[in-house]
Amino acid sequence: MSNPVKVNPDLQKEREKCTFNVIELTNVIDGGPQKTEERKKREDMVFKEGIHIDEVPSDYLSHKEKYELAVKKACLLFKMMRRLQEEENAGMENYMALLGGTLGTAILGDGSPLTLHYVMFIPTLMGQGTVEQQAYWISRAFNLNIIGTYAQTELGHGTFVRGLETTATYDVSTKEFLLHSPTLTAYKWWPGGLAHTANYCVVMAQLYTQGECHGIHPFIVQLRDEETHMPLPGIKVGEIGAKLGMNGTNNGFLGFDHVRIPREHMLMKNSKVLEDGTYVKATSSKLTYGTMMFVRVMLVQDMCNYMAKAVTIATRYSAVRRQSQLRPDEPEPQILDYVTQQHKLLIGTASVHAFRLCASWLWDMYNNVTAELETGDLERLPELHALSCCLKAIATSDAAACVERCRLACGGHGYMLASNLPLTYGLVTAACTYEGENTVMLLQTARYLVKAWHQSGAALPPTVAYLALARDTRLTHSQPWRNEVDAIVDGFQRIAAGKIALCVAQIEKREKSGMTYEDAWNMTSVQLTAASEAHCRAFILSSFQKETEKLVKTVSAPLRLVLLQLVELYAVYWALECVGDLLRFSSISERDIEGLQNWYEDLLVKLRPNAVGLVDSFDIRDEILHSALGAYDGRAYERLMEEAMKSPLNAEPVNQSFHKYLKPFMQGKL
Ligand SMILES: CCCCCCCCCCCCCCCCCC(=O)SCCNC(=O)CCNC(=O)[C@H](O)C(C)(C)COP(=O)(O)OP(=O)(O)OC[C@H]1O[C@@H](n2cnc3c(N)ncnc32)[C@H](O)[C@@H]1OP(=O)(O)O
Ligand SMILES: Cc1cc2nc3c(=O)[nH]c(=O)nc-3n(C[C@H](O)[C@H](O)[C@H](O)COP(=O)(O)OP(=O)(O)OC[C@H]3O[C@@H](n4cnc5c(N)ncnc54)[C@H](O)[C@@H]3O)c2cc1C
Repeated sequence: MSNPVKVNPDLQKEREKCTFNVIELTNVIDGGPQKTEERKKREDMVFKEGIHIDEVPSDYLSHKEKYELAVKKACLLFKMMRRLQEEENAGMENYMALLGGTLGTAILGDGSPLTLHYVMFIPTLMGQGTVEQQAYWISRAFNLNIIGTYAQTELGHGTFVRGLETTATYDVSTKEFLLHSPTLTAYKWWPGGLAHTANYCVVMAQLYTQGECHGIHPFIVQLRDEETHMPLPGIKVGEIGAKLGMNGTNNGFLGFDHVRIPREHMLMKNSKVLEDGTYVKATSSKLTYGTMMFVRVMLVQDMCNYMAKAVTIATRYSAVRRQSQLRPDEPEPQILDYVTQQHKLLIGTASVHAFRLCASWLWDMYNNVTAELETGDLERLPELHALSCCLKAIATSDAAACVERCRLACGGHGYMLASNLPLTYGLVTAACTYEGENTVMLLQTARYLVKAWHQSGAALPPTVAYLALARDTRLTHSQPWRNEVDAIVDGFQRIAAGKIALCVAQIEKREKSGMTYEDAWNMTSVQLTAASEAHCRAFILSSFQKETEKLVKTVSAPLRLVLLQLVELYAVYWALECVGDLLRFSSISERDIEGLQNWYEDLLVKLRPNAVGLVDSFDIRDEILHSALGAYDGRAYERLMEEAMKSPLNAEPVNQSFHKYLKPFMQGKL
């Protein structure tokens, strides 16, 4: 942890109050002291290079300048990553650390034009290419001899992948595919890095061979000349324009006018087109969607990083900021002493721990299922798809809500770009849409839950096994409620099961009244998304509890106490948020709810002294936080003034517009 010269005295006192060893918790979060050391070493190395230092704050740059700076930074960062790869043979973890929410965004600011190359282009080559294709393309891609992206979404279709219009038609006479965009809506639209950065890309297109369409398949297409970077003939490529956030990512559009590529440029690990045009089917058409699943899994972890950052900024600032009066004749309190402020912030801290453990669980499941897929075993693919969809949706929407709550918790100063909360929000809220729009993701999970509901108990996969018990309606209200975490987890499973049961009944009723299944599904879809969210919340609660119970066996007594308090806080917070559902589906009573509320308020009191220690343990250095409000030393006011002085408007006492417009206007001469 950095050791600044002078720390704000309020913040210093907070640190003295902390009841557990902050470094111990940092080690737990990193996965052990050695991992902490490795992370710090990596950070030292990155920051020593000074890539993060901007001559002019990037907020004051033009759109074009922002892109150019983003390219420069990405090249320097990935050059370092390449060096790491060579020197230490560092694997996936380094990529994740360098591209993920904390270290990556500290350097790359508002997104990077090379992210898609690493996050989707290379993983698609790995997941969809044959061994020969991997041997040819991956080393070129790893070395950045070529830069790629993943072009799936079109102007007309993002969600409905089967509706994409770009065609890849096999010409048996030349053994080539013809890539074509038949309409304006067939133009690829959104891919990161596509506009002016990538010279290759994976294009998802409708495959036609022997006069038949076989659906969406991946193709590698060269977009630009490797020397001049000029777009190749038949390729129309450019940038889609300014966005709410992620303005460094160089999102682009792309149209094809009968562009020819060799047959070997179709990625053929799963499906194939033989030389004579014969189509060979994959074991499952859904394997084509593998890269999306990979990124959804990664996003859950990534969201923890953003939440940790936001809650660190807002908590430290809340310790430094004094406002209003709590008790007469006493000085203005730290705003962290307001219970409403604790309510806004501590749930953010608890959420980081909850999602971190779920993300790690999901990552393990992803790796196991992927290994099974390699052997042709597809059994657990639907369960993984269902879980990754709902966790992607809930992690991104909770993270966006958390960052926004943290921004609001910082009052006016949270609205300043210098707080780094607006930019963080822009990055996080994008994730609610990309990689599967959240409502659509929840409906994918709902589809799986409805099917699971109809299955017999014995056959239910682990993450939906609770349905078997809860399906027995006689049990629904029979258990007396207890104000314990176990009971809350059970309550959430009952909510999920109850909501799924109602959806199934509604769909059946609507079908009986003459609706098609599809219309009945659509009419019930608001309830279906709610059932899906409840299932996801039950999963998060139950794995947070189980994984923490395992974890606390290995830590000191003071830390154990705090970690268990965080689990309780998380569970009670969500119980109170969903109190109506608990009343409807569990045996909770009005009196129990009063008990829950008291329990919650007690927890806020217990956790209050550790609020700063808990965010310190995320160990996010100042260069990464990049926030005038959240720095380790708590010099929020001084930093706000320092940042204000960087505004180009402050470079001169009188702006030229005064002489040009204001003065003539004021004198009635304009
Ligand atoms: C290398 C280091 C990395 C470091 C990482 C650092 C951290 C990360 C940083 C991230 C930065 C990211 C930058 C931005 C990236 C954005 C990229 C994009 O958006 S790209 C664009 C992203 N675009 C999107 O995400 C588009 C969203 N849309 C879709 O994914 C799909 O079209 C759909 C799922 C909505 C429907 O598909 P459709 O074909 O109409 O399907 P039906 O509904 O008819 O269901 C049919 C059956 O298929 C099943 N099934 C479906 N999917 C899967 C699956 N994946 N699997 C298995 N199964 C699946 C389904 O359950 C059903 O089963 P059953 O019931 O019949 O048994
Ligand atoms: C910052 C950013 C980066 C991106 N990067 C890439 C990239 O690198 N590569 C790439 O290929 N794509 C990329 N995308 C595109 C992204 O994947 C899509 O925007 C996303 O999948 C949503 O699709 P859509 O835009 O078509 O939304 P739509 O599907 O048009 O969604 C609009 C509304 O319709 C609703 N809706 C749609 N279908 C259904 C349904 N079946 N049931 C109920 N409601 C429905 C949605 O819930 C939503 O409310 C990016 C997007 C963003 C914002």
